[in-house]
Amino acid sequence: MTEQSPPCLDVPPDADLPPLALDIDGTLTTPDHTVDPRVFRVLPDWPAPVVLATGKSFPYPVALCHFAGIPERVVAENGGIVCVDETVRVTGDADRVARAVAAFRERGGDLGWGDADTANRWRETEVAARLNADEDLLRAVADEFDLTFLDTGYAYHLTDPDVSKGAALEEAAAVLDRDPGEFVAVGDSMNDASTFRVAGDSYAVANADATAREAADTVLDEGYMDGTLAALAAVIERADRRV
Ligand SMILES: O=C(O)COP(=O)(O)O
Ligand SMILES: [Mg+2]
Repeated sequence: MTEQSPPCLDVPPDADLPPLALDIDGTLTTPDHTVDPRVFRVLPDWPAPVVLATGKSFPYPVALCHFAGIPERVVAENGGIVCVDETVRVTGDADRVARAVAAFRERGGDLGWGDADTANRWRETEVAARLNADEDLLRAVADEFDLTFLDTGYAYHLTDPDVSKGAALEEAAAVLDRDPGEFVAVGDSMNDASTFRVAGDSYAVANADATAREAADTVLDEGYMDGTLAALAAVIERADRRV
């Protein structure tokens, strides 16, 4: 059986390319939520730092870096955690989130992940609920406890309003001794809008929600990893034109 592999991207090894801030779900994945295998070819070749910025808990992006063979440079929990090389910073009012979750449960709410709850088990600063959880109740509790309600299209999150992927990217950039404006960001949902505002150039993939589309400098015609590769191809072409 010969199956055509989807077109990938050749990253010129000596090109002067910018650092990247890449969302994971909806951006490095396929429509059925799996990591697009082209991630494992393109990211290790990128000659500048790559920061994976996700709403998922800490171990997920670390594992992705590990298995892609790239340095551990991650923003997790929508900005609650930043881990770049040897520096780890945890922020956000986890107690307030815990009180909000207790109130949600007292009123009959269920986060929806089952007993093992691997979505929250290693989460330190915020909470995620499955999209079948009671959205109205979550929004009411978020209001009551002064938390931000996020709907990423993959989960609902209750997050400290002082926490964002964009603020976390600023910290990651400082550790990497880069200006945040040097970064090119790609993402797909409302939790990426703050990254888009901090990065110098930003792309929303075609499957992006309205908030991400509005915040991005460019909205791509291609979705998911096809969109990310189109953004990276544009970045490479721009660098080529400069030399
Ligand atoms: O955890 C989510 O809800 C979405 O994750 P993402 O930020 O990588 O898209
Ligand atoms: Mg996403």
